[in-house]
Amino acid sequence: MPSFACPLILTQGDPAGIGPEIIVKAALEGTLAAWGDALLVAGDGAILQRAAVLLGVAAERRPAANGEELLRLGSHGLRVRPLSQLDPQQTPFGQLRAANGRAMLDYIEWACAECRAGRAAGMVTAPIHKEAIHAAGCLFPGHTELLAERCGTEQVVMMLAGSRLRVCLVTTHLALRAVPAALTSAAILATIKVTAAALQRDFALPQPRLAVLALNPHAGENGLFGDEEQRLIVPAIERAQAAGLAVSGPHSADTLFHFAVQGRYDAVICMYHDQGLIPLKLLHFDDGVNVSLGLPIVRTSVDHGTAYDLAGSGRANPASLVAAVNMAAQMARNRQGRCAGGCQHAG
Ligand SMILES: NC(=O)C1=CN([C@@H]2O[C@H](COP(=O)(O)OP(=O)(O)OC[C@H]3O[C@@H](n4cnc5c(N)ncnc54)[C@H](O)[C@@H]3O)[C@@H](O)[C@H]2O)C=CC1
Ligand SMILES: NCC(=O)COP(=O)(O)O
Repeated sequence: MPSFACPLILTQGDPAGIGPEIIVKAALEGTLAAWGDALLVAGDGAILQRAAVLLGVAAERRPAANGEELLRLGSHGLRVRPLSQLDPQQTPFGQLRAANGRAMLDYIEWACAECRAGRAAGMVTAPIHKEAIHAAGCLFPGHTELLAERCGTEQVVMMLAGSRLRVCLVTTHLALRAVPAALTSAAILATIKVTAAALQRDFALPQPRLAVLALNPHAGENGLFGDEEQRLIVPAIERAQAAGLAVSGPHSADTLFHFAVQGRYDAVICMYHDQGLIPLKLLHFDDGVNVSLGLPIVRTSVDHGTAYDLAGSGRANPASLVAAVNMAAQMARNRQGRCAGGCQHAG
C-alpha cells in the first residue's frame, strides 16, 4: 500500500475522450482506489460521474474539504479537485471542442503548479486531444513542451517505457520531412545526457547502457544513403563517451530493437517519433508509459491518445494508466524520498 504525505495528481484529460472512463475503471478495479487519499484527480465531477454511470455504477458526488469532491463509486471512492464545470449534455463523446481544450489545459496547469510548489509528489496525465488544446489557444504541441516551459526546463526528453523496452526521442511532434533539418549534434548529445541522468536519478540505474539509432537505412552505409550519421550522430556519441557515458551507435534501426528487447540496452535513443513508438507500441500498447525526463517534477502519462472512436463505449483499457501511476510513484520514491516541498514519500 502506498504511503505519501502529499498526493499524486491524476489529470483527467479530454472530457470527450476515454480519460474519464479509464480513471473510473481503474478505480473500480481497485487499482486506483487502493491509493486512497494519496491520489487526487484534477478534473470534472460531472464528467467523471457520467463515465461511472456508463460503466453501470451508481456514482455519488459529495462535497469534501478544501473545495474538493468525493466521487463515491460503490465501495470505492475518488478524491476530485473540480477544475471545470462542464455540462455532460453539451460535451458529446468523440467530438473536438475548444471548451474541452480549455478544461484539459486547466487540469494540467493546476497539477503542474501543485507539483512545483511541493504540494504534490508528481502528476500522471490522461490523454489530451492536441487539436482541442490548439483550438483553446495553446501553442504547445502537447504536455511535454508545456510542462518544460512552465518548469523553466530547457531540455526535456520524451521517453516511452515498458518492461521490455524504453525509447527516448530526439525529435517529437513534427512532420517527417522536417526531421533531418531538426537533428543537430547538440540535440542528440543533450538527449543522451538527459536520458542518462534521469535513468540514474529516477530509475535507479547507476550506469545506464544507451543505444543510439541511425537515421538512415543501414546507418547510412558510409554516406551512400545520407550523411547524418557521420556528420551529426557520431560526434554526439563520441562526446557522450568522452563524458563517461555508456553509449554506442549509430545502430541500424531495423536490427537494434531485436537486441534491445533481449536486455542489452537500458534505453534506445531514437531520431524521430515513429522510429521509437512503432516498436514500443507493438510490444507495450496496453501497458506502455510516457515519461517526461529532465523535469524538476515527476510526470508520467498513458502511452495512448483520446481514442474518440472508443469514447463512450465502455471498452477502453485502463492498463496504461495504472502503469503510469505506478511508475510515477516509483520515480517519486527514487528522488530521495522527497518532493520539492520537502514532504517525505515512504512506502
Ligand atoms: N498522452 C497524450 O495525451 C496523448 C495524446 N494523443 C492524442 O490523442 C489524439 C488521438 O490520437 P490517435 O493517433 O487517434 O491515437 P489513439 O491512441 O487515441 O487511438 C489509436 C487506436 O488505439 C485505440 N486505443 C487507444 N487507447 C486505447 C485504450 N486505452 N484501450 C483500447 N483501445 C485504445 C483507439 O481506439 C484507436 O483505434 C490525438 O490528438 C493525439 O495527439 C496521442 C497520444 C498520447
Ligand atoms: N505520442 C506521444 C504523445 O503524443 C504524447 O505527447 P505529450 O502530450 O505527452 O507531450
